[in-house]
Amino acid sequence: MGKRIVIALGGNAIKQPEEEGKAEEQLKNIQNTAEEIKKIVKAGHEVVITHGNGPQVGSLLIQQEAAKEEVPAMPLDVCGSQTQGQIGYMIQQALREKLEQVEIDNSVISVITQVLVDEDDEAFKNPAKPVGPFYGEKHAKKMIEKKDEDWIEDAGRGWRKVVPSPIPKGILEIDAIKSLVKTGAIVIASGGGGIPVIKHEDGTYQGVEAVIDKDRAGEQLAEEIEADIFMVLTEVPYAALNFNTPEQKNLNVTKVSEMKKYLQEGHFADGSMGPKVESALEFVENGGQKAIITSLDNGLKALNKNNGTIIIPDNCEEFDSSKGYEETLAASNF
Ligand SMILES: Nc1ncnc2c1ncn2[C@@H]1O[C@H](COP(=O)(O)OP(=O)(O)O)[C@@H](O)[C@H]1O
Ligand SMILES: NC(=O)OP(=O)(O)O
Repeated sequence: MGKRIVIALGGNAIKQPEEEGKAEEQLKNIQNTAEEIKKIVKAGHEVVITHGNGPQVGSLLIQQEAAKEEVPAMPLDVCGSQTQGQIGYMIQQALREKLEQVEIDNSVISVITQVLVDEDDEAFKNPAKPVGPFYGEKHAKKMIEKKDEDWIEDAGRGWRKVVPSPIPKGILEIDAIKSLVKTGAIVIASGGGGIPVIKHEDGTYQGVEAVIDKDRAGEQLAEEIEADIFMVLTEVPYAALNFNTPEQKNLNVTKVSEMKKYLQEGHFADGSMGPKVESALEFVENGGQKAIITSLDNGLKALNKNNGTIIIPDNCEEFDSSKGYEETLAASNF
């Protein structure tokens, strides 16, 4: 039976780390991504898509800075909205093309999405969300000293500028998104975690300089539209224990309490796998059937039970640990 699935697309579904990020490169990656999403739609599932924007929004900031003497620089919230448009456009075009090839005629539509955040969120004092390209330490130190920017070393991959990343509190366009989903449309929403806005006491809204984590916003979206499954597609096929060490152990089907223990033990890095695992746990704890963390090419296999990290509720009746994962999964209706 088809499930309602929120798919959160990671950075490399759109831009590979070694690429410059030219429009044609990003479109090619999105076409490959659309091919995988097509398989999931063709299998009978109802799909809602969200996506990251870290590389794109960081590049836009660099363009604002470089051209500010000639045309006004746009603030980060406006840049966020631009990335929803550019990535949404590419997904719409690529997915429509792929679906037409197999005679599926669902509409594919992006919703410019604003997400409420708390003005007093501590994240505004501690910028932690990496955006834009990776640089060497020398460049990073120069930007810290000369421009008073915040930079960090990002998980052994190089240095990146960081911006505040407050917790999402609510999706302003949720009613429109729900209505579109009901029509059978494949909706792209909360792109880049949504455009962060605050609401003043007088009822006015204001965009703020931040980038929301798309896995956290995607989890909220999944809860709000009552998705069965929250699926995070990233670079790696599994969340792992002792990641990148000789003792690495990939996690397959894992109960919430087990995963929480691993999280507390510090197996999932802040700013990368950490928010994915936290969001996945939140989804399942708040009533979702299961959350999946895997790589793009494993999406359908993970739905068919034999791949990826699959987080299930503790009280999952279909799970019998005495039988082991493979046998339990083969016997279950998950
Ligand atoms: N325990 C872990 N298991 C698997 N990957 C991990 C783990 N801890 C950190 N990572 C890193 O997290 C990365 C995914 O996070 P990130 O690059 O932020 O994803 P995305 O851009 O796809 O949203 C993986 O490519 C991997 O390098
Ligand atoms: N907004 C966001 O989380 O983007 P990335 O996934 O590209 O970092």
